[in-house]
Amino acid sequence: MTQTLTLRRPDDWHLHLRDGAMLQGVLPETARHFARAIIMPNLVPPVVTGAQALAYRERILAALPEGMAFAPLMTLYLTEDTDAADVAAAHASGLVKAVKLYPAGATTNSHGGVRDFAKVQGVLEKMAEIGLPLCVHGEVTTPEVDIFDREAVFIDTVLDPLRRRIPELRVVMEHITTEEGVAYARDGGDRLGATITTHHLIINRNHILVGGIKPHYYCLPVAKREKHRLALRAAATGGEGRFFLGTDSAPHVDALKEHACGCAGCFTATNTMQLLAHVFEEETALDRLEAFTSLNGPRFYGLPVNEATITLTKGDVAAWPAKIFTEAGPVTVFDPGFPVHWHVNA
Ligand SMILES: NC(=O)N[C@@H](CC(=O)O)C(=O)O
Ligand SMILES: [Zn+2]
Ligand SMILES: [Zn+2]
Repeated sequence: MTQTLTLRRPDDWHLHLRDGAMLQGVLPETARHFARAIIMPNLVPPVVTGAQALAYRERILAALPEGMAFAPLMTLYLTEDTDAADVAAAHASGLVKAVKLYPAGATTNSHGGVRDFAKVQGVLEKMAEIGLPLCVHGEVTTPEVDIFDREAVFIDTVLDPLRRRIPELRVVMEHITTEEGVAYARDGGDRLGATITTHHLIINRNHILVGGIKPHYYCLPVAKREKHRLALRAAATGGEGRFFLGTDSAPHVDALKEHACGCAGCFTATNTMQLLAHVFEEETALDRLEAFTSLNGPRFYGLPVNEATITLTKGDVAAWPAKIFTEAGPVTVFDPGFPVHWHVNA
């Protein structure tokens, strides 16, 4: 018997599209299935001002193939020099839907991020006043802190104090990877949301390291031990409104992934919906997939849900390209390592 599932069209609440040839190559992979996405601002140089976000939005729309509908939801990269008035104007015009906090040095292109939180207090207070969410890459960068502990330590030493200083601020914990992250998000009240990636529902740290190093499974925050993956699965599939999909699909060309100092990021834009259907079916939660991909995110961001739909069908083993060939170079599509039977009829 064929099983079909029709959902409101999903949105991706954390996406890297890059720029130039890479943008051109990867944008259709997202636009094929997703109506909207929160676009990460960690370009080189980063998207810091409203004017830069407007120009980037135009480049994204110009790269969109004819006949595809997709709305980029822009973000600004928070720096210690960010101008609160510029942020407020970019929000008031409807252009910008969130501001992104990268602790300096935490991840790809984050060196311009925040070191001294006192310097961004004014901007954060303005954001709280106007209801503009802060998306947070939640890892400390302290060299002494083990990479597997960096999220939990960030929550205790940075995020919680920040939220106590500015309780009105709306915050999204981006790409949570630990049971501590799940627990903190769960207890955080209505102003706190959390995104969960596709790949963190599928891999744990063994997948990266056992039997040879798998660079295409390396991302930040790095996948943790199995109990954390299980906590993320329970959160994503449990129907709680504060958890929603942010794929963190983060393309890097293969030459930079398969490298002595490989870049962090998994590219999941192509097969996220197929993989999520598989994961939700395993958790006997297919009836909650729509909440995770299409309802909870818009509710948190105060945006309407999509009217268009997407239909998934269960059948033969699904196939997708192993790589996307962009003009910037090939990009490997995330391989879950098991057969998937879900197909998307977009
Ligand atoms: N997630 C990643 O591993 N990489 C992201 C940055 C980020 O989201 O931290 C990237 O831009 O490549
Ligand atoms: Zn990040
Ligand atoms: Zn990211």
